[in-house]
Amino acid sequence: MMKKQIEAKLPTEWGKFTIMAYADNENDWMPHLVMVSDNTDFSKDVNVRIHSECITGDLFHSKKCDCGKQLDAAMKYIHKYGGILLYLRQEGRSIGIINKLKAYNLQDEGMDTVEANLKLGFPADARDFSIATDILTDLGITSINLLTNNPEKIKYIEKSYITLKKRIPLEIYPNKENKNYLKTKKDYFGHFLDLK
Ligand SMILES: Nc1nc2c(ncn2[C@@H]2O[C@H](COP(=O)(O)OP(=O)(O)OP(=O)(O)O)[C@@H](O)[C@H]2O)c(=O)[nH]1
Ligand SMILES: [Zn+2]
Repeated sequence: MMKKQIEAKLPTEWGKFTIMAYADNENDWMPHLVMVSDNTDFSKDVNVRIHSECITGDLFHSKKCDCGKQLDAAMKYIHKYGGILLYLRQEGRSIGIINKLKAYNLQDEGMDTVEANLKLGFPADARDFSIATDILTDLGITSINLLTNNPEKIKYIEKSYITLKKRIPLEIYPNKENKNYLKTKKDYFGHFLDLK
């Protein structure tokens, strides 16, 4: 059973947060992480960002996706208005970093992000968002505003026991390298993106 193993105060460049680690046991080296802004009011609808790990984007500022910029924008929003960010260990939409890099090579041969996943024998998106609702429930959160452009996340929350009050868009201005990636998100996954 996944549970909170530890929490600690974490001052960051965005502001003051508490970081929590969720895992089945304390020897887990890849726990899901939760960043709670110090100004969060748990008696109101809580602003929530569900972020899937993307080492290439979050850490190395890859231009192939919008993850790093979304992480930064979400942390700024959450610091300003209060809220929490769930950092879920779902690298590459849960196919792992090695398979994601295999997919990148296929993309360099002309496949889009979905075709590459399917070619490798994976679903377009292998993520299980029940991890997110389990953590929210453990934190006693019953009503949220969700920062996302992803209709799947919205559908998932709406069928859970957590109330979705509103969606907060998290659109990043496209660059040359991620333009096609974002177009596939819009066309295939139905993400709410303007892409102007
Ligand atoms: N398999 C695969 N995963 C990718 C690729 N590019 C980014 N990812 C992963 O996709 C995840 C981010 O998911 P997205 O669908 O971009 O965004 P989202 O978080 O579901 O939607 P938003 O809430 O609107 O941001 C991260 O785990 C990334 O590692 C890719 O080309 N292939
Ligand atoms: Zn990414």
